[in-house]
Amino acid sequence: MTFIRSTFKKNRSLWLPALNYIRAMSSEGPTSAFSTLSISRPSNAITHVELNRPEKRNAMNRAFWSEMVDCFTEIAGDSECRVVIFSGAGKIFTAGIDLMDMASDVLQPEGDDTARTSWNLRRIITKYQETFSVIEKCPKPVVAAVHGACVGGGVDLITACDIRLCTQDAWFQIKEVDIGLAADVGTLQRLPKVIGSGSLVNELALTARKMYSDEAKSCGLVSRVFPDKESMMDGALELAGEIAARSPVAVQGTKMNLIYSRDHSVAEGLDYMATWNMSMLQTQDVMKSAQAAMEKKTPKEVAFSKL
Ligand SMILES: CCC/C=C/C=C/C(=O)SCCNC(=O)CCNC(=O)[C@H](O)C(C)(C)COP(=O)(O)OP(=O)(O)OC[C@H]1O[C@@H](n2cnc3c(N)ncnc32)[C@H](O)[C@@H]1OP(=O)(O)O
Repeated sequence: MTFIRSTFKKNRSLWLPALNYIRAMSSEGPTSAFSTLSISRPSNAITHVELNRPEKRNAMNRAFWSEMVDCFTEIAGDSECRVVIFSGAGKIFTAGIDLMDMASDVLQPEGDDTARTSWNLRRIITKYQETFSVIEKCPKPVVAAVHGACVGGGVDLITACDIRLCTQDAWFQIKEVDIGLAADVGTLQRLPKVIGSGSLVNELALTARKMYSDEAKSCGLVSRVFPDKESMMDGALELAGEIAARSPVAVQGTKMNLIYSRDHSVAEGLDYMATWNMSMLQTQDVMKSAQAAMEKKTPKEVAFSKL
């Protein structure tokens, strides 16, 4: 068994396309073959992605940075999935980048001279950025459910999610300045768009001060705070169920257009929306939803085709 596992790990790039194909064919949805992520389908059309290195506080090691890309690429193409819940196993959500594992990759980049070393480092940084950008590029909404600590890379991760929930004991820390880094995989770009106060973003990023759940709620980083993890996961599942019950054409179009509008002018956003809907409005989902509304049915009573 150990031999099979190590052979699989070594030849991962050869096996992965076949594995993804098998997963895509499965009506059960993705099955976990990742070492840092656990994937399940707790309910119809809902995929649960769980950070799964609890003994290391879900620290983000090198496997994690690439597994996330494989995982969300798969989810994006999985027509059985309409919404994703993202949480952490064990005591906390995540301790951020794996400090034991980052040294060789980020701190000692290879290269024959400064130009080549810099170029390699740039390539590594953009690869790391993609780890969280895939969440945003995935058309299915992603609900982050945070308990305990959410440190460094954890904040990068959740700012790329569409909805954030947390427990009363949750805290958030843009820890990068404390380890000599300017956070470079999304927090500095996305957090100012998530919370209204530029002053607060600057304060948190420049001082690495911990922000606790009450402040996270009042500044808009999270939309709901739950007493404990169990009630949060129930709440996340219920919320995901509401999203999954609605037309996937409408839901995915809403996500993509919200993100586009965040990064463009109102005029550009409206133009993009018109182009989007000139095809998407032709969906059968509009007629089905309108008819259901006339008949006073809830979206849960309407059967929408897979997307
Ligand atoms: C191009 C790169 C872009 C990315 C940049 C990202 C940057 C960042 O993420 S900066 C933030 C880095 N993280 C930290 O500084 C957090 C360090 N950890 C902690 O402060 C504590 O562990 C924490 C408060 C999160 C939890 O404390 P707790 O008492 O519950 O656990 P510990 O006993 O400290 O740890 C348990 C085992 O987990 C290992 N571990 C924890 N954090 C990390 C980490 N970040 N990297 C690697 N390993 C970690 C810890 O060593 C313990 O392991 P063991 O001794 O084997 O039991």
